[in-house]
Amino acid sequence: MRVLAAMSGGVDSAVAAARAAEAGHDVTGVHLALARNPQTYRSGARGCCTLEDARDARRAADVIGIPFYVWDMAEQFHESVVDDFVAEYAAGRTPNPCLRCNEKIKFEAVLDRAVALGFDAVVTGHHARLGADGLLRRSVDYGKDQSYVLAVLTAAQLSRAMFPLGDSTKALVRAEAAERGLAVADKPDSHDICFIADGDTRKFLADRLGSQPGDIVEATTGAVIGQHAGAYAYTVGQRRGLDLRISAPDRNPRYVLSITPSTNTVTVGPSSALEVSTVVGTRPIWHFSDFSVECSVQLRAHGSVFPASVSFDGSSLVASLASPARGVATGQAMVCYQPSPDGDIVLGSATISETS
Ligand SMILES: Nc1ncnc2c1ncn2[C@@H]1O[C@H](COP(=O)(O)OP(=O)(O)OP(=O)(O)O)[C@@H](O)[C@H]1O
Repeated sequence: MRVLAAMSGGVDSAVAAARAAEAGHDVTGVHLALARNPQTYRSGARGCCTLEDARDARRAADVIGIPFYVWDMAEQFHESVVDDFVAEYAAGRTPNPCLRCNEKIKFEAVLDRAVALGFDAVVTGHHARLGADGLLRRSVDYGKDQSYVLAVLTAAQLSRAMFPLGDSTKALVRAEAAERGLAVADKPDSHDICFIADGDTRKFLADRLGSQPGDIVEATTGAVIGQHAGAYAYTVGQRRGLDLRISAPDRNPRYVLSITPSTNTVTVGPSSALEVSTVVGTRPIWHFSDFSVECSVQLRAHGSVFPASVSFDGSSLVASLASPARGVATGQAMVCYQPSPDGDIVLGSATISETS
């Protein structure tokens, strides 16, 4: 097959490209330039999209012996991922930009261009598996599993994806990179959000949305117990960073229960008030023949899973949790997994729109 390997400059995608080439595929490497100004992205040690990362990707392609290109996707990335990220926070939700990037950039903009150029598939270094049935599964390395951020992909997108690392642990991938003479073998993993240079999400949002002072309100009494500089800076379940004027002896911890952009209010309350038993999601993807199933749901990246009864009605997914979950934020993905010995299977996903 002719395949396009998306090479970030990190160790995972370098080994993924090398494995695809070794498996006999005709591989071309592509690094995506995603920054309008690469200097503003995280520096080479931690990020994915700096000039050093492009250089690291090129060196890896040279060692593997495959052609290599840089594609400038900065405008699409900003429109589909960064602007969406800001708009979602402004609407009181908590987005996951990696998920959005997989959906709109890697497996839409990049895949579409690749197919137009005659490629059969896009290879990435994601830690996830694709079964012979075409369904997405968790990686063998549960701690590194990235099926959650890939669960938004449709069957058509998955049919043109290759994830060569899903059967390997991260430790094995690093050892293999060293054996293959890839200089990125010891390069640290990327963390956080690649387009927020200093990791300060609140400041990033404030620079774009400005100061919007408003009230922090106690859920039970309706009393104003604090002020904020922008409701967009908060997430359901958050405890830290709340500037509350509460007098002793009432020092019980308060958590963000909801964010209401129309009144610019942040509502807080005790942790028990964060418990939800029903989660509704829109923009569903559903890969299963049954529209009603007992499965496990994951409600945030790296979060716990909850046994649930999930039903799909064509336009939304509704999960009734067997035991309550806390701090479930709208805008995050609800991903449904069916336990399986060769990696839990992704049955479907949706964007969380309501909880109760
Ligand atoms: N700027 C980029 N250009 C090309 N491909 C990219 C880029 N950023 C990410 N990818 C692809 O998406 C995959 C997952 O990205 P993620 O940021 O989660 O990296 P990762 O798991 O740390 O992998 P790596 O070690 O390859 O950076 C990468 O393995 C790579 O295939």
